[in-house]
Amino acid sequence: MGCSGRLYFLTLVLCVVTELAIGVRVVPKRKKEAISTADDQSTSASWWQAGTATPFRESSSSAFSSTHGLVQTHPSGSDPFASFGSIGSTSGPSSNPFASSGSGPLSGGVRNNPLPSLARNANGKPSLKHLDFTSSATAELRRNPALSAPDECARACRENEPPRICYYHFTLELYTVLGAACQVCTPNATNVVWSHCQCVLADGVERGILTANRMLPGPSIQVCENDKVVIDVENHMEGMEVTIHWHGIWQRGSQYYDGVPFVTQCPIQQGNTFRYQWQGNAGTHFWHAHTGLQKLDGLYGSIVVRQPPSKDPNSHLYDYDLTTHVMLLSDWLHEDAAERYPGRLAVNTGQDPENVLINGKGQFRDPNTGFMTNTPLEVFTITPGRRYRFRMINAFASVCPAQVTFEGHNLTVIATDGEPVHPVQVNTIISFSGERYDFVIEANNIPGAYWIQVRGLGECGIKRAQQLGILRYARGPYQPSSQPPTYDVGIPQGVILNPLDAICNVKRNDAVCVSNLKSARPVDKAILQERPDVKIFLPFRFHFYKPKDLFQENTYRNYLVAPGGDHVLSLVDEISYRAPPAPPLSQMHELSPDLFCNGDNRPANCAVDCRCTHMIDVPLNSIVEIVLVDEVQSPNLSHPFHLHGTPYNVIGIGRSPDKNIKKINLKHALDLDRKGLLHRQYNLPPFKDTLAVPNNGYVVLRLKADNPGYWLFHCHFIYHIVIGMNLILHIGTQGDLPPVPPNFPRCGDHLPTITPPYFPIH
Ligand SMILES: NCCC(=O)NCCc1ccc(O)c(O)c1
Repeated sequence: MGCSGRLYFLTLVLCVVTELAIGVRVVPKRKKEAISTADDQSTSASWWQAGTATPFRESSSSAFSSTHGLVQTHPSGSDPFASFGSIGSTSGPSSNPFASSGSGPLSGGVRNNPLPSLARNANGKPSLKHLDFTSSATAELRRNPALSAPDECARACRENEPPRICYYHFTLELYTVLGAACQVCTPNATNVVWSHCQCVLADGVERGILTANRMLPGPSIQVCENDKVVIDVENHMEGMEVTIHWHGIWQRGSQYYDGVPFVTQCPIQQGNTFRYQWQGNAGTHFWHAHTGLQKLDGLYGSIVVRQPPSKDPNSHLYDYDLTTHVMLLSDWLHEDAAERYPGRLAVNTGQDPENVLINGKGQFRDPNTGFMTNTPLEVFTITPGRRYRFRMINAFASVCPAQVTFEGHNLTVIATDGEPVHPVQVNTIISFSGERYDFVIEANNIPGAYWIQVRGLGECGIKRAQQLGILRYARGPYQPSSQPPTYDVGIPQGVILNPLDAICNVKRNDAVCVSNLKSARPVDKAILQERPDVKIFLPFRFHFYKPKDLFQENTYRNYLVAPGGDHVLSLVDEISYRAPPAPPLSQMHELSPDLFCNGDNRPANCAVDCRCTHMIDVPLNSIVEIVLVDEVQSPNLSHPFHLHGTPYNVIGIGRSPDKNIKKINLKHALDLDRKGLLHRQYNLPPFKDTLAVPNNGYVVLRLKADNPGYWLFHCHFIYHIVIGMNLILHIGTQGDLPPVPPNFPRCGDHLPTITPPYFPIH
């Protein structure tokens, strides 16, 4: 008897028994008790709002077992540890102490949010009595018995199990934090792949947002390696087009589903549904809108592609890899991201976020009143003695690095950007937009509750943006006994991964750089040879406009008003990327070659603010070295560069060894390279797909160009993308690419010949 879950009410008990017998722990979720009624909630609908909220000390003690009569997220006696998809590895104790907690909880289901649409009769045909659906979100699942639902795919992965086809339907909408849905229900903290509650709390401050399936973060995609992932993206955002990028997914063979507007596809029009299909490479990844600024307004979610433990070189280091122990960090504004673009001069200047969220949750302290909202914080529950894999995703969109620290617990880093590394123990992790870090936490402290602190660094230091979460031992107290850490007095740092001031080619006992990590999977020998086939130096900087040059009659140049009021344009190798009117991947033959440019091929009329479609061609299977050189030289900014389509190896990260050089530039980096002074190390350089270039420094990256395609390579800061800090790395030729699927949507300019008027008109 398998655990397909098609007839889950019948097979549920058998599934649990089967899974326990093979040593995979499944933790039944207890039935929720004491959920308050809609009436209770409507009377206190504003309890979490700033202004009416209680100050921090009170609110922090009431965040989980509300004193406001609203909701007891974890009512006493029930087990909040319960998660619907507990995924174990081979090692460690053979059964979870909570897995055998009586028969009562099973009535709630191992899958605590069963999709009603999945009910089928014994022939596998949809059962008629459930055919009264109205939701297109589940129609496909009913129609096609080959598809698995999100909660069926979020499972422990086994070597001999056949792959599934995992189906997701994202409905994208304009939506609201603290809308009337919050009078109906409170979001379920334990199910990350599907929510039956449409209330979005965020940090308790009302605003308009964009959502997928009225969730923040959007639905989590959790599958096993070799599964096929199908996502129907239904765009109902009025007046908006969209694409979704699957950050970290290589898209080998599905290049046209990478989700980059006007590179790999035409954006999805309002009212249209676009079906993405890909097979995921293992690791912690995420999805996000790649159009405009939509990501910052809420369009993101996690992707976890798991492997059988035998395939993960670090699986012996953890007992659990839970669906709930994904930790997605995001920055949060209290207004639309577009309010900050191109940017203002007097009120709400710059692009810095008001707040930070952990899995879409958090509280906000109003800087004017000192009052704090009272929304729930994220809680990760662990059992004494066990070791847990956490999967952290930095989904920030702004320029702020994020620093994560767990009170009383070390972090053993085992993977970054989905790729395993030799384990390294640290106390705090600094990460940049687009990066992922997986680490193991051992529940080896006194059972209790401990603070998790996520601080926004860099520009976020001005507003002191931070968020708290809680690491809680099962059956222990809900509240930490210590004072909540503040921005200025945080949890002690100890050993730091990625300190902002590191000189990574100089060893330090209290710091680890990404370039010090060692890949736990083999690196192609060709990557490690002295001379790559192609070597590309890419300096990047801002062009600063004088208003009189920018605002000339009949010109409409794009720009960003940076904090401080400078009007800037991004340049990579002296070019600002502008998207073509149609994607080269599917419509190259219709695009004028004049649109494209690169450092060796600048348009004749190009000025200091040159705009064109920056594209660099490299031969298929060549070994490519890229040296990024920070010519921005703003002490607060380190730009994280993300490459689509393929990971690169981090060969070196450094700053100039020449003390007389105050500011690095292309010329100096070339000079260092000629003298053999660019830092390069060839001992198992780690794989990454997103890496920050230290300010006033450089990075040396290498990749084997074996995935043909048009791959965007760009700074991951959202406001820098829209002012051109991008280019296309074009690998191979059109003939190397798989054919585009039939009826692939098309786009482009419509410029027919102008016809003379008819006269007379009738
Ligand atoms: N002498 C260098 C001063 C400088 O580089 N100023 C730009 C700062 C900046 C630009 C864009 C941003 O998005 C941002 O946050 C900050």
